[in-house]
Amino acid sequence: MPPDSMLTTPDTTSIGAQTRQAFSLLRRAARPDQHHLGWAVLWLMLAALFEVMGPIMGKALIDEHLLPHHLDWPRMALLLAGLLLSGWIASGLRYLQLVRLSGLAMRSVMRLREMVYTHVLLLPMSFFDRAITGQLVSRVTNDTEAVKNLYIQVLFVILDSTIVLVGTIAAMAWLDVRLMGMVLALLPAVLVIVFLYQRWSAPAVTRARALRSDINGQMAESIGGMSVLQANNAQQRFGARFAATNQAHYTARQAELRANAWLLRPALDLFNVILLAVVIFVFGQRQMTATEVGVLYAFISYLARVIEPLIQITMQFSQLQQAVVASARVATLLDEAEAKEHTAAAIGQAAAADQSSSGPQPAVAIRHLDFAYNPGQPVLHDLSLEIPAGAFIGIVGHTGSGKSTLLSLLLRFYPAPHGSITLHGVALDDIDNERFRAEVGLVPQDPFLLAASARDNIDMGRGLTQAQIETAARAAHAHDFIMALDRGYDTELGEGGSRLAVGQKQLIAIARALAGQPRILLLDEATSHIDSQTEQVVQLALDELRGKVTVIAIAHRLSTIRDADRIIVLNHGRITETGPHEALMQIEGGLYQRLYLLQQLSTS
Ligand SMILES: Nc1ncnc2c1ncn2[C@@H]1O[C@H](COP(=O)(O)OP(=O)(O)OP(=O)(O)O)[C@@H](O)[C@H]1O
Repeated sequence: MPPDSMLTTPDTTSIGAQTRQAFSLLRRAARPDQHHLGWAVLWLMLAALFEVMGPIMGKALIDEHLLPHHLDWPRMALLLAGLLLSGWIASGLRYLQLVRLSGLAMRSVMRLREMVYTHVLLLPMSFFDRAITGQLVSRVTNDTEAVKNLYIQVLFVILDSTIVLVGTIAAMAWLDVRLMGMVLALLPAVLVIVFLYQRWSAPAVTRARALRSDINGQMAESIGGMSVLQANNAQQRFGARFAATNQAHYTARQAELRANAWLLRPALDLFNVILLAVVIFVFGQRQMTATEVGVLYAFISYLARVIEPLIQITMQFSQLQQAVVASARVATLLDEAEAKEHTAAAIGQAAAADQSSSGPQPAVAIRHLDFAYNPGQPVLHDLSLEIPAGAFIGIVGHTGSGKSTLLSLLLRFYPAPHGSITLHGVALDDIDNERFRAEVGLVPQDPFLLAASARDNIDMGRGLTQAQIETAARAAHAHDFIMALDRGYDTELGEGGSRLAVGQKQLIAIARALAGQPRILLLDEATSHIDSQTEQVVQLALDELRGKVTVIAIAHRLSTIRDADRIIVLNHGRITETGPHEALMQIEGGLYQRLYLLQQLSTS
């Protein structure tokens, strides 16, 4: 499966299935606003009625008053006012419905974005291994925006144009069925013209769209890598590359406009003239009576009202297609199975198990654990391990030996199909989400700070008190440097914590983990990117947790875990050595001894 196939609607999905998927999603998103749709149809029908009433009043004015010189002024004034006002009223009503449907579209997109975002938050980690961030963000922003177009442009324009078209054809039929039949027979030419236009302009439209996303991509890339870009003095080269893409985009847009100016409009105008000529010719063939003049006037007025909606409807089809594909992609993402739910019912079981368990339970017990990301490529083999509560455990091993994988399994990021993991005697799967997150804290290698204040970064939306936040910050030895910032805990840390040094970010991440008062603290190479002085601060913080919190620390820097109660050495997914530092150093030629001596050598 290609990496992005989770996110794109598979090609095998037929357009019919995609359309069904898209419209069922639209219905779901618009459900609370459904009544607006009904009202919009009613009001648009009324607007269409006003629209077709105008020429009928014009006809009455000509046929009943002007030609027979029957100058009934009050009635003539009424008809004239009706003729002028009907168009305005129709436009006014139509505008109000556009506002109504735009509101519906905005609210639906808002709901859809919320649905997609909250759904993405609940997806299992295995999904993100395959997902491409840019595409995922695009689902939440661009694709939902395309859905908005579906509502506003497609729904409104198609609805409005169809109602006007049907109303006008009905009025024409009422005036002269035969002539209406002739106009109707000629109308498919509009479809042919619009179809040809779309074929002609399609390459330019596609090119312009691709170049627009190139422009966005280049901007994002340059801003993201600004330090590398400036350090390499690449501003000019990047500027030139951007200018070229921008120029290509302009050219593509020009080509699109040329297709419109040279083909669509002239062809439609010509067709309009032909239609007009046909109508006048047919009338010319007849013995023109006074009443025919009014009908002729009404017919000529109606022609524009038939052609324009038809153009509008046809022009929406490519939009419709794009929007359907975008909506189907959103629907596919929403169909992704969420991570296994750990329900409240499980709390009962967990609590019961906790209480029924006799004697002190190990903080972590792993039995015969096997794991593979991809079938046939095992990463962990028959791992068994018991970690007593309050212990400080270090995990070391070569890169790719499975250390982070083991932490991911302890964090429930992936289900382990073989073997078992229990925390304080309760199977991992039986622990309710909230309790699990309170029980286990993580300090990742990359601290991941939000563009928010120091307080918010420690709190992470948990609603902790200032006292709790400060206690955690003190425990992580972060309090002093936070207080030294210009606004203390309220200091905004900038995007990704850009205002802090790497070591300080790591201390905030430790404070964040400790603020949840976890019974088990996992550290995934939390000291690899920090200086020795900050490492000592981290070590001090870990020492102070000894006996109170079970600490499991992966460390490339062996000095971090030198004082651990027990060090576990992983090699190709197997535990090959285990024991305290001194004991492992006694194993002649052992992996730990070699790793340690190698590091001593490189730091001396
Ligand atoms: N999400 C993933 N999907 C597929 N394979 C993965 C994934 N994450 C890790 N692996 C593979 O699993 C093996 C163990 O990786 P893991 O990250 O657990 O090793 P590690 O010991 O933590 O390495 P490092 O010290 O470099 O972080 C590696 O072969 C790696 O390529």
